[in-house]
Amino acid sequence: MAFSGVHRDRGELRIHESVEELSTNLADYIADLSEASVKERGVFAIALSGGSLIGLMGKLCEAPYNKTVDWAKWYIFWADERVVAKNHADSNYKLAKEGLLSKVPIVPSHVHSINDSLSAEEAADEYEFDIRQVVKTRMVCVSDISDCPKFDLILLGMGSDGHVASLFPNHSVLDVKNQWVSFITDSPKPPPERITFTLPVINSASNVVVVVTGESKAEAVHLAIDDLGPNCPSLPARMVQPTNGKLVWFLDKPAASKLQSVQFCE
Ligand SMILES: O=C(O)[C@H](O)[C@@H](O)[C@H](O)[C@H](O)COP(=O)(O)O
Repeated sequence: MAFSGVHRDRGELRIHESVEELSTNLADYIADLSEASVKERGVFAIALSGGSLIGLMGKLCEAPYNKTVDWAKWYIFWADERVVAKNHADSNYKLAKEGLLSKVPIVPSHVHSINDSLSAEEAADEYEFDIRQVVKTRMVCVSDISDCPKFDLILLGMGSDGHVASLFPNHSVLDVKNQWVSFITDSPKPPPERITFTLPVINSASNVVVVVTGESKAEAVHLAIDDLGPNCPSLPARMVQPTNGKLVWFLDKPAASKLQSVQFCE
């Protein structure tokens, strides 16, 4: 690894020599969290995002993880989803199904995807209702601090504008405090209609991992992590601050190339 350390207030930074190394370390990290959670609670509740993340999780489908991970204990959710049919090329469900879920023995009833026959608003409401039912069964814990679900792991990617999930810069969805799942119909990244976990839900998780690769994200990584004093922008990725959970950034060297707070190990 090129660098590994804990930032004063932006969580742990893991900077990798290559995307290949990142993928292996990400699979190790997720497998370890799964093992710890299954040992402690008997289940592992994980929320996925879309984009390059799923491809970067691909090593989980290979040996040894395909055999050693207790897949039957996994409960799958989405931190955000595009409001399109499940077989549409833009669907995050389709992406995860093809890239991960169909390759490992996940229990189909443990996969909590959105209802793709509804409007964005209805789909968000129904998804929140679904999560509330799961919380009642304790397959997802509830935070003792906020009135929010406490996912064992929320995995996020980040756009070059600093968005995470479908929380985009300067969007009113960033202010939603009293809902678990919200919706937008004007996403700057297509497609326009999406549902998304709100910031309070993301920040209530036990673990949040943000996975970012490539030089085009370097400026956003710098703005999301470095100490910028009063000039600090209100980037969605910077608002990811788990209250009682652990935040880890999985970066490759190009994505980390503008970080001021890091000296690479030679
Ligand atoms: O559905 C989505 O669009 C997302 O969940 C989104 O938040 C994504 O994770 C980032 O845009 C990063 O995507 P890339 O890694 O592909 O750049």
